[in-house]
Amino acid sequence: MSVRVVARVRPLLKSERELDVIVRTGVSAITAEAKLRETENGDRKLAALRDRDNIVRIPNPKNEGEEYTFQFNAVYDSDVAQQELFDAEVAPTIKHLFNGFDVTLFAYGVTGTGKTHTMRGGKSLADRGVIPRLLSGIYRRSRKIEKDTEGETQVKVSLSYYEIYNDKVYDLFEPPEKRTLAGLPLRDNGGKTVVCGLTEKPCTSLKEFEGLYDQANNNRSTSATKLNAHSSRSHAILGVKITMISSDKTRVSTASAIDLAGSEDNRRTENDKERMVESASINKSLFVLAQCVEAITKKQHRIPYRESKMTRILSLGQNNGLTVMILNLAPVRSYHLDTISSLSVANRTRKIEVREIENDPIFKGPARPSVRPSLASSRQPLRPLNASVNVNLPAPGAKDPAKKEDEKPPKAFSVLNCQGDPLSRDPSLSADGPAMRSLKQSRPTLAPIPSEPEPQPSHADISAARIEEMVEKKVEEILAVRAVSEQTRQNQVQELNDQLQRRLAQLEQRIEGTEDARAEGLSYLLMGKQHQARGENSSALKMYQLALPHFPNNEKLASKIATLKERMQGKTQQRSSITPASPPKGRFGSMLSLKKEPTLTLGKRQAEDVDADYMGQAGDAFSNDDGPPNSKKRNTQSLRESDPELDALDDFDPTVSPRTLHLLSIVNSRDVSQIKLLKGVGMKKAEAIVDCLCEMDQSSSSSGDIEMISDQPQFQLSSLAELSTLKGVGVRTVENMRSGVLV
Ligand SMILES: Nc1ncnc2c1ncn2[C@@H]1O[C@H](COP(=O)(O)OP(=O)(O)OP(=O)(O)O)[C@@H](O)[C@H]1O
Repeated sequence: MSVRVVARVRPLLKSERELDVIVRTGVSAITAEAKLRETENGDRKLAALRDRDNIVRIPNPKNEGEEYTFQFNAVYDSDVAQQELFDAEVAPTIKHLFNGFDVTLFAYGVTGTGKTHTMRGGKSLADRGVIPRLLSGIYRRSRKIEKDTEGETQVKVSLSYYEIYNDKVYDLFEPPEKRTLAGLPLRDNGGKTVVCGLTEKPCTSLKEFEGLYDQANNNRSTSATKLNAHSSRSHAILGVKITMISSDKTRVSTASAIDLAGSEDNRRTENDKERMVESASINKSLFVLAQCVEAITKKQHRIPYRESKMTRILSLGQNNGLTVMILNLAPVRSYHLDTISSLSVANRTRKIEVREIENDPIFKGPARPSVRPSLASSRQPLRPLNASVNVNLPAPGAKDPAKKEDEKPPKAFSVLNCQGDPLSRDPSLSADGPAMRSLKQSRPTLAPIPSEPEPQPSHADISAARIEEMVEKKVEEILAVRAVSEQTRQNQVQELNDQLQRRLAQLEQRIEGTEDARAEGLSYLLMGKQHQARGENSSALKMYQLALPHFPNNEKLASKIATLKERMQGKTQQRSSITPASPPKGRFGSMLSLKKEPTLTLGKRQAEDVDADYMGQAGDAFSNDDGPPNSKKRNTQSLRESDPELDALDDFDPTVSPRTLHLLSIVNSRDVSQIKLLKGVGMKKAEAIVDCLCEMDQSSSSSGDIEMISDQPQFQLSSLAELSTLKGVGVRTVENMRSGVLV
């Protein structure tokens, strides 16, 4: 049976005009024809039934001349009273309820179209909605049953009432202050979605119901919106559980009456932030409902029930019993697009099949086999247990003498008692249906059953205490094995950890040792280089020799040492054969000799080329003119890469840029006021530089190989390398000075 969908058009509100009415109701041509026929045949009863409208007409919003027509099971125009709607749509479901079927009634529609009015209604008798009338009908029928059975059957009614607000479930029988942020959880129970922790209130009379219902409705989330002064901000679900207890059985069925929140077009609502959040949640759940409806009607594999709590609870198409959807419509143009959208969803919902299965009665005393044919036919096909053979079955032809003729053989199949399987309702799958017949034909025959089943050990003589003792023993054994293996595992882990720690320490030592040795070697190299730059060849040689053990296979270092040795030997020979020994040079004498001996520059350049090959290793050391050689704070490697001109610091490249020339001219001016303005140079450093230069002037005045400026002998720095060797000046300082020079 498909979902019954009826439409109800609400009357115009005070603020609405007759002029704007666009929704019309009517009777379809086929129905009108049938009515005519029945009237002619004198079948008045049937003809009266045809009186009811069943179509809704609405103009195409893009072309007013065109009309859309939607047909439903019934359509109720604005003049239809609450009583009439109830009598026609809800009252007939009550008897099904008492026959064990679940009933779901839900009102669907845009905000302000009359859902709450239809479900709950007003206070006056005439205005009472579907829900109080349903309860009234239930109590009336309960009393009738109790009276007819002379008290043998008792009917108990209990209520649950909850709302889904912002996709969270709240018990409406609980005051709002008792709510938790997360709301109540949902659980799947035998194919039905149930709300955990929900209050179930026994309710014995209509009066009691009214008290409970009114009180609970005060807890419901409602607010005034632009489209409805009392807009429901939640979906409200009232569950009416009916338990019929007779001498031999108990039957439970539930009527669910759902007042859905209405979809909202927020361009029209002008909702504030809080209302918008609610609205988004309402619209989302209704959108999911529309998606579910579409997926079901298109027979899609996946129905997105679980994407919203409302759809999960409503379980449209999955719930058994009877389902009635009341589509509420506003008649006016301002709802035009929303109305068409609602009509489309409702139209699709009509096509949803609902299984009309009553709930299983609970029998008192020993369990009885199911006798209802409807249930038997709703079972899923049997599935073999692990594709194995039924060892309990006798071999074909062989009869167990101990068993009676009519006794059913025990099942060796797992039976999925899933009433939700649509296949099971397919008549073609009935025992003698065509599908079953073909299945029987195509099904592979079961493997032959052993005629003599393996003898099973008899346990009849084992006492409960003995079994307990055996179980305890077994558990202890297992635990002991586990404890031992756990201990072994822990030992292994510990051993592994120790090994790893040892290995790590060794590695660290090795790395540290290598680093230290490398740093030491590099510092010797650096010192050698500095000595060489100052012309202190013997010191430079000594340093290079000290560096050699740290770079034992470096040919360039070896050749550098050899070159220096040669040079020194040559000098000694020169000194001893040509010139008398000159007085030892001051600290900066070497600088002058650099300028004086172009041949040496070549030799030096060769030596510096050797250094260039260390750069990969010694980059750090060479960068640390102002700090400890192995300090890793600085990285002149990058400086060198970023500024090739600074390479001249090492290479003593005579080619200098205008910037360098300018810098050198400032320093060579010995003007403290100018030098202190250089970047990274303060007053103290400027004075130190000038002092150093003056010292050099004095110590080298005797050599006669210095420029005469203003009749004063002055040593002139000609490269950044020379500048970097001055006391208190390093590569970094030079680079700083140079970067601040604007040319
Ligand atoms: N059949 C009807 N007869 C008289 N008045 C009606 C009818 N249907 C709706 N109304 C009135 O229309 C207004 C909106 O109805 P109602 O609050 O029931 O809408 P709703 O669809 O529940 O809205 P929401 O989704 O915002 O809660 C109310 O003032 C209600 O009294």
